[in-house]
Amino acid sequence: MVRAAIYGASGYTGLELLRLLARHPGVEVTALVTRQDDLPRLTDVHPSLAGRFDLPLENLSTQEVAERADVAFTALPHGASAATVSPLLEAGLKVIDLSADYRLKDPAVYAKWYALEHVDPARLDSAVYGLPELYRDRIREASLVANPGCYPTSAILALAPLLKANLIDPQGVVIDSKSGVSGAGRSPKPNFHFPECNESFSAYSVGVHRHMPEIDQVLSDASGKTLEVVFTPHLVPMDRGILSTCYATPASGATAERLQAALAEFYAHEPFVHVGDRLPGTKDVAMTNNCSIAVRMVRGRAIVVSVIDNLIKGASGAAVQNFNLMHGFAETTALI
Ligand SMILES: NC(=O)C1=CN([C@@H]2O[C@H](COP(=O)(O)OP(=O)(O)OC[C@H]3O[C@@H](n4cnc5c(N)ncnc54)[C@H](OP(=O)(O)O)[C@@H]3O)[C@@H](O)[C@H]2O)C=CC1
Ligand SMILES: CC(=O)N[C@@H](CCC(=O)OP(=O)(O)O)C(=O)O
Repeated sequence: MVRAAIYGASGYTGLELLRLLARHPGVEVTALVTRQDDLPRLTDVHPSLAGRFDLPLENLSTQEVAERADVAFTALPHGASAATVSPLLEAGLKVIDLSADYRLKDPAVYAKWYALEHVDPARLDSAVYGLPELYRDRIREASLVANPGCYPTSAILALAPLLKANLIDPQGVVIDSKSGVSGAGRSPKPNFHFPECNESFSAYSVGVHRHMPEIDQVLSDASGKTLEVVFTPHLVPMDRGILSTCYATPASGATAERLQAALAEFYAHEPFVHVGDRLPGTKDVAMTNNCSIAVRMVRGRAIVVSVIDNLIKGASGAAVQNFNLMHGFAETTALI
């Protein structure tokens, strides 16, 4: 049994992690860590977990966690995560970090987009970006996995195979993404208040969203050329799900069928990524670790549509997939 601690268990991705780990035959959740001293029991915070976990939320020191756990999932806001991850690694735990703190390789890029000096820049090089479809072998060997952002997961899965196969131009890629409100986490914020976002649909953080450099970094790695995407996120009044519509210029002579075939071939042995003719919707993948992708060609532009559940393939499902790889379990354990 691998003993697991969860930081941020009171949040949305924490809840999804617990739901998944409850079904995992090789994991025992031994610590639920909170920074608060007077939180109620877990099932008071997440009533849907009634009967599945009977653990308290505890404000534990690193030392106390290290005595109880072999691996930690850190489902904390960026900034807070790096400060937590570093001592955990020093205490000998493996860590799967759901925040953005270890995704970007360059601390100056992190400082620019997150308006924060990184507290643990020395580890950025060795942290492995946790997208198994691209970095599976490195994840197996990693002690620190940086779980991808939700929007980047949807965009990168749609575009990386086409860039690897030189079927689209790396320059001029546009990614138009829409997310359900759970993407913003559980802490109340004015724009996500029900009367503000219900029955409304809006773009936000245009040109300044933190996921733009993350997508640039991973797609540049896939393409072998430095590229810069234009990424625009939108908030949709639904609980969960992300749909990304990605526009790119196809290579000369590349048809929609050729692009679809390249994606289908790249993901032929992937348990969670499905390529088909049908344009997918977010309900097709809701509550699953799946990503569905379809391609169209319109007036000389390739359009690749991809959908995920932001809380599962975009966060906690990917974290469990990475956990499985790091600990030698079948990759689909607890996920199918
Ligand atoms: N929601 C999503 O779809 C996705 C989220 N992520 C990332 O995963 C991480 C967790 O997200 P999510 O679960 O949505 O967030 P939530 O806001 O729902 O939960 C985060 C938890 O972290 C703890 N926390 C909050 N602020 C601080 C702080 N300043 N210092 C330490 N701990 C804090 C809180 O627990 P407590 O009060 O008990 O300490 C809180 O419940 C974030 O980095 C997020 O960006 C990534 C992909 C998708
Ligand atoms: C709808 C919504 O607000 N979504 C979040 C994305 C959540 C996520 O993946 O955040 P991290 O990269 O910080 O882990 C946002 O746009 O900030």
